[in-house]
Amino acid sequence: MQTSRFPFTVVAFDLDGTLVDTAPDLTAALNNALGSLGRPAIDPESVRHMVGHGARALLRQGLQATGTCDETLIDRGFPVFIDHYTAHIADTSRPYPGVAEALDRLDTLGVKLAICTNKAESLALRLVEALGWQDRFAAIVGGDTLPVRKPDPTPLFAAIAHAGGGPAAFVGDSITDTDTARAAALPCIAVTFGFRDRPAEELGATALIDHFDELIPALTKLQSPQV
Ligand SMILES: O=C(O)COP(=O)(O)O
Ligand SMILES: [Mg+2]
Repeated sequence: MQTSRFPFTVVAFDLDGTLVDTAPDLTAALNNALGSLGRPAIDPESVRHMVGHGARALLRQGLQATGTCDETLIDRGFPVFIDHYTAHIADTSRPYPGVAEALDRLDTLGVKLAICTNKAESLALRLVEALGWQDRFAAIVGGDTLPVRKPDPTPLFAAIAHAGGGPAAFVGDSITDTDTARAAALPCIAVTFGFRDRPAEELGATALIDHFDELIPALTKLQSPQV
């Protein structure tokens, strides 16, 4: 019976669009790279539909939205994107409302926290540090930490294992995250305010939340298979 006990020992989170609204800083870096290739800027709302598969995929979508796209163009734009984004990673990127309180509460419950993101590991670490979160997470797995990335379940399994293992749930914002959790046979809570390319109801999440205040009640209602 899981009446009063919290059902998870680890909760893993996606980063962009789930814990942190990174869209404006990602947009500035993307537009800087597009500008260097003679392309027009893209508005931040469009970029919100393009994030979730890593920086090269974001640049690919940006190029496709503004003209032709090939790997040579991506190769040229990629270092421009990374240099700008690295220098401005937390100019405006901030946690969503209620994130700090929810993470504090999970910590009080003895739950280990992990990040499983498709952002490059070095960028994820830099963002986490810029937000003063370096002590919050027991594990951070990026899109290049392992040979495979989300939606392959391996990075999620690794993040959970590095955080101590046990019953786990994943919290994300995009189809990449819900596909990852499904492949891992783990429950997935999707935030409705993040970055996605389809309605939240079509993500196939175990549960949806509109605010981080709803996270712990939603997790409490779930049951988890053993990892
Ligand atoms: O950088 C990306 O494209 C995605 O990052 P996320 O996995 O944290 O959403
Ligand atoms: Mg995301």
